[in-house]
Amino acid sequence: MIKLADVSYVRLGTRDLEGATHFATEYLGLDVAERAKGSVYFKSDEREHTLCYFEGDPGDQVVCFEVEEQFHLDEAAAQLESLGHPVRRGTASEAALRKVHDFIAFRDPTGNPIELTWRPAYSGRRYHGARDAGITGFSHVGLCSSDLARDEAFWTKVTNAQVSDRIGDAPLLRIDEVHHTIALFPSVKPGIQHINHQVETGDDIMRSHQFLKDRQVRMVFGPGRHPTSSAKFLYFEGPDGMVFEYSSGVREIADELLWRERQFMFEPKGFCKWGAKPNIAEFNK
Ligand SMILES: O=C/C=C/C(C(=O)O)=C(/O)C(=O)O
Ligand SMILES: [Fe+2]
Repeated sequence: MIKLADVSYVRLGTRDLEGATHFATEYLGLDVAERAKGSVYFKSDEREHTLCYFEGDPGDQVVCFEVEEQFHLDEAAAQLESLGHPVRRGTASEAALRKVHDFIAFRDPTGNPIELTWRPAYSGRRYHGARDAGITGFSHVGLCSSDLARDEAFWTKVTNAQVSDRIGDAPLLRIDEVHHTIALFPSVKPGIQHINHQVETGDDIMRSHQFLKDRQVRMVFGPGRHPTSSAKFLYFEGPDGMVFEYSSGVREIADELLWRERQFMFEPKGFCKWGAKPNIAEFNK
């Protein structure tokens, strides 16, 4: 079994690196960690980077998870290959570009590009945000799934992910005490469905709602409150149609033995207990 220790970073291709950088700093509230040739790295917490925009195809979207030991990469590669998922070992220069010691790359059954990394860089420089969005860190991703049952089986049988709750057949998966680090949503194509940053308080959600609305950022869901994780949330659209979420107050599952996954309806009340309606294709199937 592949033990995912944390979600590490996302890498997003874009044809407009300057525009994406402007969004990530001035609107989303991240810090520029580094500008390199053809890419910009962003910080949202104590890690060296948690988002990288690079010049390329906006369909090129990668999510990376950290493993604890280097031999976990070898074990994961062998297991994935045996299950029919071709695995590529990252080269030293690719690892340097990702600010990690070592990594492997493969695709999940939907075709989402996934990386597993060992020793991603942390930073001595404190994250403070280009604007005061109240961000406390990069926390989870929604992934597109062309077959929810198959992909739930992949993540829960091949990795340590466990179902915390389901909305319809869409599972919210935890890899530690945080309610979910991966969420799968129905889609006909692969890709990252949304990128979540935690913020400190519900006030941060409301402040950002006003701030982003004033700047004509497209709101796609919320402000609202998830019945699943009980987090207050706001979803809005960033460059290349990527959906970003702020949420605050995500549930922690401290005692696994006492937790039973719950079933929510795949309709607006399963997504928000305040009555907000999602304007997000994958939440409306
Ligand atoms: O509305 C669906 C999403 C639920 C949650 C949650 O419970 O916090 C998410 O953040 C998510 O699935 O990404
Ligand atoms: Fe989310």
